[in-house]
Amino acid sequence: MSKSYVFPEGFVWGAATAAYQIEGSPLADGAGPSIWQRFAHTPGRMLNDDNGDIACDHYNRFRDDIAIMKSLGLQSYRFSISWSRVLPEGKGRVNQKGLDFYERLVDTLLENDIAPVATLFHWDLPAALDDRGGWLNPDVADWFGEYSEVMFKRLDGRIKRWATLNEPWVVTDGGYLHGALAPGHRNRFEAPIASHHLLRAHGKSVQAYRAIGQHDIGIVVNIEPKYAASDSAEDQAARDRAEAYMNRQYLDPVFFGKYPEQMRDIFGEAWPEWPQADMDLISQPIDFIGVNYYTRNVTRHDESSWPLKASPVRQPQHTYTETGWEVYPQGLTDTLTWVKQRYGNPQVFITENGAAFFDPPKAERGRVRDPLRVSYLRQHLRAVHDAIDAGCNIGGYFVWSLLDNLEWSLGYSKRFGIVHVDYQTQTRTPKDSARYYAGIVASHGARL
Ligand SMILES: OC[C@@H]1[C@@H](O)[C@H](O)[C@@H](O)c2nc(CNc3ccccc3)cn21
Repeated sequence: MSKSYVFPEGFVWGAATAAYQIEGSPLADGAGPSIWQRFAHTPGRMLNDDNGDIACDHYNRFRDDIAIMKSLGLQSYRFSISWSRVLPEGKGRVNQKGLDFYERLVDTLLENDIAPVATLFHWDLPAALDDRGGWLNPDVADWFGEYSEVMFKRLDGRIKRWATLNEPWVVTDGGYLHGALAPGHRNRFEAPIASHHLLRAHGKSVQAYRAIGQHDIGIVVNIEPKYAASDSAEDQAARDRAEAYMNRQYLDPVFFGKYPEQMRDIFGEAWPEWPQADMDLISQPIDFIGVNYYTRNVTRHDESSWPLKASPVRQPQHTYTETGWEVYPQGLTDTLTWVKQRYGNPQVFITENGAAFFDPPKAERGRVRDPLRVSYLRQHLRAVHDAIDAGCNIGGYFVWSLLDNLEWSLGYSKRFGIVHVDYQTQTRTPKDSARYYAGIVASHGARL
């Protein structure tokens, strides 16, 4: 007898995007530049010299995109707010036209019975704040608290679920340690400072919300479960370091008020000691966590790897995506049960899950066949259901992404959308995976 995959009553089905990846018009209506607008216009930083000047033109086409969400039966939509649209200098003067855009977006979602879920920071720090040190300046926590307060006062109530940060690990590892992402630094001493200030900023935002907000606030983290490549002590230790570095570096401070003990092994003299008051600010209670899951990592000790001394081992028996990520749905179940066991079964939303497989630049007779993505979604949604059967407190699922969009420094070369975007004409075409996902939503999982 095969199992039923009907999801619990109230489980929310959605899709996710991020401002710089879809909106375009980054400087319209008084908006200030972000570090991603600046990074994307820095020669050599972006594949094919792509940038977010147009992207999916969502800034102008959001009503059409909401109509597509409605046609798919989505109940919720996770998007991010461009900080520098609202505060062009990152602090101080509010740009009402920037706020007005997000108010129009939210009100149109609500008119279509789609619940908005807003991420306050999805990597696009105002350039004016980066000029003042950005995530390296301890004042950034107060700047983020000020921005958060502006948004809460204007939209809380219509937005009932807020996420402070999207993936602080990627911001730090990509933007300050390895330099592949904005602001493109490569500095072992900066990375832990940026991480800590990101978490303090999260804390200031939660503090502001508790004073004026009436609903839920949380944080979104990327989790990639780590599996030792062998039973050797050095591979096990490498796995432990990798898990501490990516998966615990942010959740342990938020839930326990302390960093993993491996952090000093990893960063050595570059790992500072922080005051308890900071850890108290970081670890105030939140209402949910967002987990972004894409793949797992089979980890071996690698003396040459910096600074982790750990490297992935490829798994040729499994499919890999266009971004080089192993398709491993069991890793999502393992991730969700790990969060349950380690952090006391908090409410979790899968705030991103999806894959880039090759899709053509143009639809063929109004159709885009993406069987690998259909299979990916089926396998991972079943994995979510298995975690719910194991007692995990999962509130909903947001597929990444609603639309093909700007994949950061990889430009438009990678397509994650369940809806195809023809970047020459801005024509949207729901892929086969969108129709599949719509059927899952309509049947609440029964058709899985
Ligand atoms: O790469 C796909 C998406 C990206 O478009 C989203 O903006 C971002 O939130 C996102 N996070 C991950 C997973 N984390 C990650 C791990 C290593 C490198 C880059 C991202 C994937 N994605």
